[in-house]
Amino acid sequence: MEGHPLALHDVMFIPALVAQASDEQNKKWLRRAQRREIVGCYAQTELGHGSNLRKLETTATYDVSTQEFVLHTPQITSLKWWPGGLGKSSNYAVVVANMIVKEKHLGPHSFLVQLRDEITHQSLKGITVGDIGPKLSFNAIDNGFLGFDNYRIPRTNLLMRHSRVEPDGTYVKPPHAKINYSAMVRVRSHMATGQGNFLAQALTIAVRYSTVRRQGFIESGEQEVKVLDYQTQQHRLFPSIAKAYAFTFAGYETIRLYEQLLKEVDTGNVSLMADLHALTSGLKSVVTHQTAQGIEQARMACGGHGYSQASYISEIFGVAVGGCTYEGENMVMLLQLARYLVKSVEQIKAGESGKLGPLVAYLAVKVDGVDLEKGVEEYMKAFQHVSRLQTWKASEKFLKLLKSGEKREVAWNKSSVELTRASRLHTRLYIAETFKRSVQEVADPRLKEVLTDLLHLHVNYELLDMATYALEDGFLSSSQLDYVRDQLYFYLAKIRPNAVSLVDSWEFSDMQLRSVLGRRDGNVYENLVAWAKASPLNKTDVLPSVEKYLKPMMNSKL
Ligand SMILES: CCCCC/C=C/C(=O)SCCNC(=O)CCNC(=O)[C@H](O)C(C)(C)COP(=O)(O)OP(=O)(O)OC[C@H]1O[C@@H](n2cnc3c(N)ncnc32)[C@H](O)[C@@H]1OP(=O)(O)O
Ligand SMILES: Cc1cc2nc3c(=O)[nH]c(=O)nc-3n(C[C@H](O)[C@H](O)[C@H](O)COP(=O)(O)OP(=O)(O)OC[C@H]3O[C@@H](n4cnc5c(N)ncnc54)[C@H](O)[C@@H]3O)c2cc1C
Repeated sequence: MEGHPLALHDVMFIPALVAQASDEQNKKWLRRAQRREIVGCYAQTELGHGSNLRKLETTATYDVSTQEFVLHTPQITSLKWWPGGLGKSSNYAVVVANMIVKEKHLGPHSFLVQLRDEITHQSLKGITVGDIGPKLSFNAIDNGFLGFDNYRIPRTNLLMRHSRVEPDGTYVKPPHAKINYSAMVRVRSHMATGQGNFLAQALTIAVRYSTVRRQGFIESGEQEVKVLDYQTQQHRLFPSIAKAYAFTFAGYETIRLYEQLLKEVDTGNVSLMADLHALTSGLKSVVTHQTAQGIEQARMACGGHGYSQASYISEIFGVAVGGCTYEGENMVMLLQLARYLVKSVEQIKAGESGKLGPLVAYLAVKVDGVDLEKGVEEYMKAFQHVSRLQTWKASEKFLKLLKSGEKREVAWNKSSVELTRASRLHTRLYIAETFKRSVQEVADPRLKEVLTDLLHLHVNYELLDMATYALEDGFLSSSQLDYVRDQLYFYLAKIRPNAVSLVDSWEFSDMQLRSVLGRRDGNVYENLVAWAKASPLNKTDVLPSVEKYLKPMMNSKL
């Protein structure tokens, strides 16, 4: 769980080669990387810049006389900073640098760069590399720093699947300006399943423990209850179980779309890029945020023992919450989706609704009301309504500011909180819709029934959470919200008998969970005592600090 020093080799280095290196280049590099003869990472973020890639300071200047690129980090803020596996493990990196050819700045491009000797593993001349120090979590990964002092690499180390620099310095442009960002889009496409998995681990621990832990009474005179029988406990945990499933289903879809994108890009069709970028930007933001919230609730649901490292939930939290920052800080990514939403509104206003992609077509269709008692489809219409309402509101605010003479960037900044709200609602609609579609496709009737209960719980929980938007324009009445609340409580109780099976179905082994509270056999108390006894502080009865500090203090006559 603390991460693996070679994680980025598989998660970003190899995928960056697959997506961005030419077939010819990959004949040289890919097999070696796959066999782990060379170990790589993805070095993009710098000390001074991570979000704003256009301002990266590392330069790769083409020297036509030697047909080499000269990599250079001109000042302290240009040092690469954060890349996982860079500090100590990797001997190669895909380095993102601003490419300069014939004095023209051509923006961020990716280069394969050797950092360390393949035999001695010592860093090469012109390279400064090391580890950035302990972090909140992920401490088994050597996130690193990297500097270049006019370090030369061959021209052919520019990844040339989509753009090229010819020996004479002629630049051949890629078919899409942002195609070099594909390694990030890939990771974002995979994040919903990865985060769903973190959430699932925390919930497995909390739900299992909640059936072992007995405390207090629901009805007086009976045996103390399992804490999972409290409605508040169910409310804390079950909606997150639904989310863990929902994120996984949404993630399967984005992974499929990324694979499709890769194939299409190879045939020169880049039309899916904008859609997938917008979708994955929103999804990674919403999913990581809700996962962090869900894990923290799972920890609190374990009471005092949740705070002990024996629960292991704090470690899961530390790793998962990194996702709110890496692969694009969440606010920054929500604003990327917002650009797409605003453009869609502008298209509708220009009478071009027919050109809208399938995920935003609903923005053009007004619905007057819904009959929630008819089922999940009506909930979807309600989600569409709140997302449409907020998207239009935020867009109109931005467009009005523009019309009043504000500069585009200033108008954008002044509308940005509203815009991020629109992005979240749009993404939550997408998650609910993929959840619904995925459950509809389940063939086994018994499985389908349980998942349908989870889906109902999810849509009621989500709609209640968005209630202010729906009440704002009178789309939902307060009696409709009462219905939603009743449904929510009904499904909490209905799911209770299946709760343990729902988490057990993820099939995490005790070794994976590493949690005393979440043990499959439920022997929590004996093992908590054994775990505490194994604490380093208990190796001796009397600590050396007694002689050194406590006794002088206790014997002092002051
Ligand atoms: C096991 C643990 C693993 C952890 C691994 C972690 C790895 C990392 O963290 S790697 C580093 C990740 N870094 C980031 O994610 C940086 C975030 N920043 C960006 O991605 C970009 O800077 C940006 C997208 C926020 C902005 O890029 P910029 O070039 O400045 O583009 P504009 O804002 O001007 O937008 C222009 C235009 O391009 C569209 N666009 C941007 N990115 C993409 C893309 N990937 N695909 C398709 N289109 C893209 C953007 O939407 C704009 O479109 P229009 O609105 O139509 O103009
Ligand atoms: C665990 C971990 C692993 C990582 N692994 C890698 C890796 O392998 N390779 C790699 O290259 N990088 C890696 N990174 C770096 C990571 O991708 C960046 O930290 C991330 O993209 C955020 O960029 P930043 O640090 O510049 O944040 P900043 O942009 O400085 O964010 C600071 C604040 O400014 C706000 N902000 C910034 N720009 C805007 C804007 N335009 N509009 C509104 N608000 C804005 C943000 O929302 C945030 O609140 C990793 C980071 C972490 C934490």
